[in-house]
Amino acid sequence: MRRHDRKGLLPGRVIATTRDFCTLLTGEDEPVAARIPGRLHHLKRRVGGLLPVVGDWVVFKPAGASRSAVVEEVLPRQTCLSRQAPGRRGRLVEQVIAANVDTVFVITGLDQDFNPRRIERYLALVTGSGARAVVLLNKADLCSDPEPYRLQVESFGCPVVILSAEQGTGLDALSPFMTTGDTIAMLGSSGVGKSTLINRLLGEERQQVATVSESDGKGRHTTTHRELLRLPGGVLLMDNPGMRELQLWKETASLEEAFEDIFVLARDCRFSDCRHLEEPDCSVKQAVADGRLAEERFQSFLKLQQELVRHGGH
Ligand SMILES: Nc1nc2c(ncn2[C@@H]2O[C@H](COP(=O)(O)OP(=O)(O)OP(=O)(O)O)[C@@H](O)[C@H]2O)c(=O)[nH]1
Ligand SMILES: [Zn+2]
Repeated sequence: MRRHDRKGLLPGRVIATTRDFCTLLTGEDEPVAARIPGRLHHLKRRVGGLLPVVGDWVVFKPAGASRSAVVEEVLPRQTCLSRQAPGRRGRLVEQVIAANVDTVFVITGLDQDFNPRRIERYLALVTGSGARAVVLLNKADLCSDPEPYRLQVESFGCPVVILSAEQGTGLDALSPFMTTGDTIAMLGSSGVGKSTLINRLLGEERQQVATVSESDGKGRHTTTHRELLRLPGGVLLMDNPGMRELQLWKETASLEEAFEDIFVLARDCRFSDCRHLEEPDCSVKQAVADGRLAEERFQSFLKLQQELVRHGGH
């Protein structure tokens, strides 16, 4: 931060954004509203520069007597969750929806919502972003024997926590994944219990978090929905509408991580570029035939592989 110190700049963390303003957490008690200058929009268009998204660290010039604070620069991202969104001429473009998330809770319900294929897709997305994934099996109160579900998800190679957000049971098992200073986010389809869990985690503070009123430095006040919430214990929780619409973005590495077992088997295929379709001596298909690899898992791998090809991955 030395270089920035000299110019009188300060660091801040983005907790909400609009097109022209972002709300920053700084060392101070009150969040700061900082303007996103046209220069950054220009750099984004011309050379793919960074525009602030929730979770970004930025340096900004503090407000002066007659002007608001201004974002100077977005700092490089440690992790980056993105989705595909329709861009100009119907092309899909990458849209970053959250930066610097350390851990993503992939939530699913132990009721009719349970869908291992969907969990795999979420896991592929999270590992591709650079964040760590933990699967939360919620609504344990509705399931007489959650253990088989746990085993199935653990076989995907990620930690699993069984809990009931509504009843408040099993939440202690989350603490190893919520270290002070961490930023966590939640992914999961509608109705799995994300809001219920967020309220649980917020505990007493939940009343205060809905909206905040902030000054933009010119005496105007804007009400922003804060998308990065401070939990008791110094953990930041991202509650971002975009998170709810995430789709898989091309990310070959993530496929490899999400289906490590298949990539290990594929080393014994006769062809190094085997797609495990019609090729002879395919050890992946052999494993399916022998029952060493679940047919369903193989199918979901193929489906994901196809999507990546369609979206321009390799
Ligand atoms: N039985 C049971 N119900 C739960 C549990 N957690 C949440 N629910 C219920 O599931 C429903 C959906 O919960 P929400 O927290 O609103 O789910 P959400 O994931 O935030 O849903 P969206 O806002 O649509 O994305 C509510 O009726 C909750 O009361 C749980 O642990 N057990
Ligand atoms: Zn093969």
